[in-house]
Amino acid sequence: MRVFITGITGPVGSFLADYLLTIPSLDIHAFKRWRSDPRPIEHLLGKITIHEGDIEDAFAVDRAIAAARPDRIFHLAAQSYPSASWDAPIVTMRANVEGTINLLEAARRHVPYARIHIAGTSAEYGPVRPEDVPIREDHPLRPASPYGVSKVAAELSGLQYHASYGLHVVVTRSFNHVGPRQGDRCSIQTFCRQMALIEAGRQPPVIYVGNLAPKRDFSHTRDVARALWLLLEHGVPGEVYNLCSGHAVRIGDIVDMVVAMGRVPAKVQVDPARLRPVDEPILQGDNSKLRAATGWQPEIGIEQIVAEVLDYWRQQFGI
Ligand SMILES: Nc1nc2c(ncn2[C@@H]2O[C@H](COP(=O)(O)OP(=O)(O)O[C@H]3O[C@H](CO)[C@@H](O)[C@H](O)[C@@H]3O)[C@@H](O)[C@H]2O)c(=O)[nH]1
Repeated sequence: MRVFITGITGPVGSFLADYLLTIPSLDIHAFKRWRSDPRPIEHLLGKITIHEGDIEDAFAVDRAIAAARPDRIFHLAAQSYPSASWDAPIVTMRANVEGTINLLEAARRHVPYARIHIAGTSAEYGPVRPEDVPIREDHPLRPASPYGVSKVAAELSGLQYHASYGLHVVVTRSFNHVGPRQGDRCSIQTFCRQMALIEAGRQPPVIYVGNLAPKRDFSHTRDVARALWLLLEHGVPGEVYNLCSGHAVRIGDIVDMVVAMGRVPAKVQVDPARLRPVDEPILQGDNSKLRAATGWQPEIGIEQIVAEVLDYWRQQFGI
């Protein structure tokens, strides 16, 4: 069976490939943006087939799908930073909406039998009332960021290709997915990177943070990879599934965890540049639909997530 992953260098892509490599007789192909940093996939070279291109380039996507002829497609490529989407709304729309349609069109043309996963996000829900958590899939979508809007359009495009052409499309609304090998734009990443820099003596002993009040639902990327595979095997086409741990943690508590795990003392200071125009106070998902469909359970808790990410950044700085 041939599998195709877009967004292979992104937060989840390389972990999904790692997981799929443990399943016998899968032939793994991946679509890599020609200018993306290859370091997250260095360990995969020679084990998977890489197709270079850009998800916004319909010809490149078409060519890659025609060459790989996959039976399973995991669409993870995106402009995935809510914070960046206010500064780059059009780029966000192009990558996330046009990119998804490029992929769906290529699949429709070359592999209409393929099972396709489309990655949506909890940011599609936007701000919810405390009494609405844990959020279920039937909760109204009121995204508060250009990123959230773009992912609603991507998700609906996938569902429309299912309705119009009968493609086997399954959508996840992915809550926060965290692990090593990611950049430093997301909360846990930047806190851990700064702590590692402080330990290395390369930053004064202050961790700069944004809004500490929100609560988020974090899953480890290894748990996420397993869920994605199970969902494409067992999920119902045309359906949407929350992909989350079911628990929410206050961002301020994460910062405290990082400080407590640090090898040297550090203070915490709010940097106004890190505050967003709008911030969802709580995004905590109900994962019962996913669990019922797949039997999946998250195995890695928040303490281990933070510890692994901190160790990852220590390794980056040689400590
Ligand atoms: N990035 C960042 N966030 C901070 C900081 N300080 C506080 N926060 C708060 O931490 C929360 C989580 O921010 P991120 O970790 O950046 O995640 P996100 O905005 O929820 O986006 C991530 O999760 C989405 C699913 O909820 C994903 O869809 C998206 O791609 C991304 O991975 C937000 O409320 C943010 O304001 C900081 O210094 N940096």
